[in-house]
Amino acid sequence: MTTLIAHLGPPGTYAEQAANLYLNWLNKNSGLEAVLCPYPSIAQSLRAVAKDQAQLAVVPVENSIEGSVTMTLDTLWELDSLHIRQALIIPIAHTLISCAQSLEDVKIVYSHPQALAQCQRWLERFLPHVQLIPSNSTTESLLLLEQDLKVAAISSQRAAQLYNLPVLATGINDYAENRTRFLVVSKDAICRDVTCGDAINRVSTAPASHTSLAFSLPANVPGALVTPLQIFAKLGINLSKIESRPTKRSLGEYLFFIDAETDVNEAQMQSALSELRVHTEVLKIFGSYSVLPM
Ligand SMILES: O=C(O)C(=O)C[C@]1(C(=O)O)C=C[C@@H](O)C=C1
Repeated sequence: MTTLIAHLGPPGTYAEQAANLYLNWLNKNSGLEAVLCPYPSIAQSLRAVAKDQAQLAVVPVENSIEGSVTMTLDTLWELDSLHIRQALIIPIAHTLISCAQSLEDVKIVYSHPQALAQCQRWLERFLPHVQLIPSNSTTESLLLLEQDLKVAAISSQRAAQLYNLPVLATGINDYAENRTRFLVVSKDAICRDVTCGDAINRVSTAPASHTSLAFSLPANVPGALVTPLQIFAKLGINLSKIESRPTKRSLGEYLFFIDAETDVNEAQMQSALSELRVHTEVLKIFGSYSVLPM
């Protein structure tokens, strides 16, 4: 059976680029043939895996300029059945794509909210009066450009080539060092034992360097967050990320997403999880994974 890899589309997105890198890695390391499947949103690409329409999804989770991709965090929490099996980091270099003759002719700029935010200072400086319109992905609006010369989109140089569209400006992200971390997600956890079942779960990887988890708290009282955090400190487990998201149940109530720099099977992490269960309301462990060297 061919492995289907869901990602944010239409073709040309950064998510497709990351999915393609993973596809090549998978093929080289396990011989598996995989095919990319674009979906209209990040949430839909994750749901495709939960509904068995695809075996894997590659989704953005964090950017070095703009921080967390909240749709990914919210959907991982909502869908109980998904496991993170790998992470990969790619450089992001935005370009302004348009059929306009010059920047002065551009009146509207479309892009994914993350890309708009990563270029906000450049936009303020060079296009202070344009209307900024968020879209589901950096490539969603590219087909509009030929019909409307006032419109531009922020996307990659690769997307401009793919759609055969002119580039008005390059390197427009506010910080040159712009990178996004993507997660590879599946329904089954990766198996590090060579004897285990399915080929897709048997891919050889380095030992896991990170574990991602999230929890809600039993009560909104002083010290409710300090206690779970102290568990990691006490056991000498370094945290590389903490992010809060609304529970969506009531104003001011939050979920906490944590990345710990250890494998879930390490004895210290197992102790941390047993203690965490006592001090959290709902605890979800999304998986242990390594970061693919790119
Ligand atoms: O719209 C795209 O091209 C995407 O792949 C999404 C996305 C994101 O959500 O962060 C991916 C990488 C960049 O940071 C900008 C946009």
